[in-house]
Amino acid sequence: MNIIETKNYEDMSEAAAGYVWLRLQSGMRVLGLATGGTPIGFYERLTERINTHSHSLKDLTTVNLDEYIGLGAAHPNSYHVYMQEHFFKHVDIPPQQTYLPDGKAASPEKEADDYEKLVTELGIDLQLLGIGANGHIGFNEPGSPLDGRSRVVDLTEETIEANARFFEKEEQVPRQAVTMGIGTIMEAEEILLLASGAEKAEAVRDMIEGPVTEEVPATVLQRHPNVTVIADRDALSLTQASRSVFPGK
Ligand SMILES: O=P(O)(O)OC[C@H]1O[C@](O)(CO)[C@@H](O)[C@@H]1O
Repeated sequence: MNIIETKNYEDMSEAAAGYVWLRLQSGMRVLGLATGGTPIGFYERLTERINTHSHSLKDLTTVNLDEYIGLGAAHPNSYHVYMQEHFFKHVDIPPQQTYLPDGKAASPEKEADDYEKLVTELGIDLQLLGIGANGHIGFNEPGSPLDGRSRVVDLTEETIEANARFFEKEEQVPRQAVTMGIGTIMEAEEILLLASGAEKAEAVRDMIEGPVTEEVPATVLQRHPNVTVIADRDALSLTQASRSVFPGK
């Protein structure tokens, strides 16, 4: 694993934007995207670069990791709306080339199977990931099969509580999601994982240095040949492994 430490969240966002910007300039075809609090600064910085350079993304295809079951594409807490607000509305990717699972599909199981086929057919060049405090990636909670495919999953209480900050009330947080599986994620050519804050320090340490186990899904990334972790000092505070340091501003 290639580990890059940054001073803080702002530098993490800047370093990650620079990283993806290089890939976009060299004509990356399929970009896998993530949601959550962590990548918001990254999307902002990346958008700035794209627009400063008037760089067209009309040939780019994006696939998101997951979507809540029960939230339609127009629901303010859906990942569809998150992606519109933080990225898609600021760039020129044709909407028909931006994919997320449909949280309102009549059969979520069929939706997950169809999404799996889509992702496998497209093939992801670079997959962006965040990490849950319990080590989840996408919505693959502890106990998820390390070779699992896209499917319907139940969220843990911990994740429901963590994501309640985006909703008015915790009861409004959906209890299920469609997520790419860990096996699906592992087929991406390259993975870029972002982490910020002391609450992620144990998960980040386990991901980098712990034994590979379903109990901490992100540990499977040790088996991927091309993973870069960009994390701030707080998130790396319990990790011993050598890393390079992002100079920042
Ligand atoms: O970036 P956050 O908000 O801490 O979330 C971490 C992870 O949890 C999720 O939001 C799912 O709960 C992922 O999408 C994200 O990568």
